[in-house]
Amino acid sequence: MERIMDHLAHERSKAQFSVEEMKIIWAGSLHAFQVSDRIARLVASDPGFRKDNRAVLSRKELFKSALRKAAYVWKRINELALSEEEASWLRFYVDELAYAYIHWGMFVPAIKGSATEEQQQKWLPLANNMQIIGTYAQTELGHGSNVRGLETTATFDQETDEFIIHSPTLTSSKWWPGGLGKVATHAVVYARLITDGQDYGVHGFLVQIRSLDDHFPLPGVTVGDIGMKFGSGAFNSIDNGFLRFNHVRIPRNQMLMKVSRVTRQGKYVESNVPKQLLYGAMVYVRQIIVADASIALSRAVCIATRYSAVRRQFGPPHEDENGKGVETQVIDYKTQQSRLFPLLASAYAFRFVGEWLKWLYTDLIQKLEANDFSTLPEAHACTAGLKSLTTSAAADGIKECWKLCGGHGYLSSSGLPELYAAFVPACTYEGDNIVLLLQVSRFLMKTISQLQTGKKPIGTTAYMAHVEHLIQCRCTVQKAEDWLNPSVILEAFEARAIRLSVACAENLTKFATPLQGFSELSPDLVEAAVAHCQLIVVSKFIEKLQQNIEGNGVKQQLETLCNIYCLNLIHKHLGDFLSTGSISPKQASLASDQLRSRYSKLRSNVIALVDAFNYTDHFLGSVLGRYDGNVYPKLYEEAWKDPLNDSIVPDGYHEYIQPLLKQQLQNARL
Ligand SMILES: CC/C=C\C/C=C\C/C=C\C/C=C\C/C=C\CCCC(=O)SCCNC(=O)CCNC(=O)[C@H](O)C(C)(C)COP(=O)(O)OP(=O)(O)OC[C@H]1O[C@@H](n2cnc3c(N)ncnc32)[C@H](O)[C@@H]1OP(=O)(O)O
Ligand SMILES: Cc1cc2nc3c(=O)[nH]c(=O)nc-3n(C[C@H](O)[C@H](O)[C@H](O)COP(=O)(O)OP(=O)(O)OC[C@H]3O[C@@H](n4cnc5c(N)ncnc54)[C@H](O)[C@@H]3O)c2cc1C
Repeated sequence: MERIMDHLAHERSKAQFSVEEMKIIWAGSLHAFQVSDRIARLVASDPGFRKDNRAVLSRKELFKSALRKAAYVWKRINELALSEEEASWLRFYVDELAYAYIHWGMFVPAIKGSATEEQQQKWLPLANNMQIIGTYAQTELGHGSNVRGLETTATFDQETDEFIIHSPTLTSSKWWPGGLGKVATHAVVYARLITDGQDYGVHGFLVQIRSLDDHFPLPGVTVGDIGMKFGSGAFNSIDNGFLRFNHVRIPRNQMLMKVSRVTRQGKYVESNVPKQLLYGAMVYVRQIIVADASIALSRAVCIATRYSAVRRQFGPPHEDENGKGVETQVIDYKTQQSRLFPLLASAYAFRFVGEWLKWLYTDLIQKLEANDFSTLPEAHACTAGLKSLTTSAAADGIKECWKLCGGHGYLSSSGLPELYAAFVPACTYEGDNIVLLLQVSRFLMKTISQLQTGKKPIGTTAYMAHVEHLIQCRCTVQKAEDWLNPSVILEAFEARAIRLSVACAENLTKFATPLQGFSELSPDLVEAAVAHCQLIVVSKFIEKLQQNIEGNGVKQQLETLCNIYCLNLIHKHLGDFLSTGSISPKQASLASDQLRSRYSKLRSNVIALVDAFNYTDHFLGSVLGRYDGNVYPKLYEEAWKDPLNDSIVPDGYHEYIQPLLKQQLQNARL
């Protein structure tokens, strides 16, 4: 048997901590690690889940392959009698975007969040058993961010006890819902509720759109796919669709009636729950997307880190561990480190803030069940803000990882182009990132205005209670080591965040109306929101380090990563920190010194730190990121697999190359 050479073994031997213990920290618990590890291996070893040919498939082949895999996933879930947790891991590791993401990720949560108990009892078993396949049809051709501006109507007909769902204009066509174009049989459709001639705004309705017998659209329904999207593979395996209704009738009890209902007599009745609960599915998915951002970024970082240790360029000649003369590993260039290591630190930071956000969401759900709605505004602000912050940083980070791999990063076989194409729309879907930051700033301005009324800020805004101190405090750093003190870091971030917010609040008073002020100051408000969200990530990382972290050397590595995450943010947003007086130019320079020294400290551990993500080669899908580092032979092997190399002389030679060459030859002879 051929011995598998581990080209990264020397790197692994340098690690100063227990990788196995770090894997548990990354997974969240020993249990989570064990389940995810088992399912990852199960997927990787099953040829039915092969995905290395995706880039060369046509749209139709890709779509069909995604359908096949989704059906196979369902079959395996049932055959193996997987629990809900195991089934989620299986879908995750299969790593193929298909209708199931929207069905499980949005359709089912929308029913759970907005339907009455009775409605749930009817629809959830159907959805859970895949007897119906659902999509989430909110966005329209003319309206995405502005949900209140949706045009689709749901008009109550008292005579027949039905709602009539209608698309009155082209711009009211539903546009984008995943799984809608070719697959979904049902949709949660967001439409303006009209009863007794009055428009009560946007509500959710459960609408069947295709026949369960022959899959044809039902009468009055026009539906199709919106077309190819950015990048090969990626989102093209999913059928984002359009949908138009021509007076389609549904029974009254298919309005999702948890938040409000319409009686048999056509009377609109509000319940005691806030109307924002209608947007509950968005809060749920935004929280999941934060976890997804740490995964997408960590995948890219894993690839770029392993490849940077394999790749060698220039440098003073030195010997490798076998005494052979070699060039410098690119990972030893300080520029490479200063681009890569903060991304590694961000992947860990987002993982931990994602864990915390999951807790916050679970806590919210428990409170909502007890009719306590007090934490809803904060949960909305945190999910919106952190979704925005982490997806923007992860999308930029994936792109940077691709550049960190030089030319080979641009090859499909690096896995990075598809990862980028699949992830970058997360900056837009589930709320455009700027629009979401404006929601956060609205929440911050409200919190600041309430300080004057004596209302005590709680949760992630608790720091605002110390506004008087934070507005005038001076950073105490005198030497580079002082930047390793978590309370110093925290105070600098709190001071920057509150000073930006307070400046916005003061400037807003200079405008004739709040609306005008919000519009004029929106770029500043976005910066204040970013500062607040970065503070949340920083504080959750620091809190994580205060927990009981076991494992040889694990805590020290996390401390170094936390320092890098925070100091790099200071470096990147120096303008904010200096202009608000949160730190001085001398302290900024000391922060940079400390950051450089942290890179050196991290260097020997980085391969082990990406190993701790515990990604299989199947999941990574990258020749550059292979666990064994055996990059070059495999790149060569992959190149041979390209369909262009199926024949020695390419198709088209006889039509287009040979005549051209002959013509030129003849011309030369004349
Ligand atoms: C097996 C797989 C399982 C799961 C996988 C799931 C996910 C996996 C991860 C990745 C996903 C991969 C694939 C899926 C891909 C794509 C899915 C994408 C789906 C979509 O995109 S669905 C469409 C999403 N659309 C949006 O997000 C629209 C954004 N716009 C809005 O949210 C709103 O319109 C608005 C908030 C921007 C403005 O609304 P408004 O004008 O009505 O509101 P106001 O600004 O006036 O605010 C009123 C009031 O309400 C508060 N508020 C607003 N939103 C919420 C909310 N969501 N929750 C709670 N409260 C909210 C706001 O703060 C105001 O409060 P105030 O007190 O009056 O100030
Ligand atoms: C891959 C993908 C999958 C999707 N899946 C679904 C789905 O399953 N179901 C569904 O219903 N929808 C889905 N969507 C739609 C998605 O939710 C919307 O695209 C998203 O909400 C943004 O809305 P928009 O496209 O209208 O952008 P717009 O709001 O038109 O944004 C355009 C620009 O205007 C700016 N802008 C907009 N409003 C403001 C403002 N108030 N202040 C300042 N700037 C502003 C934005 O920042 C952006 O730069 C999907 C989208 C994508 C890309």
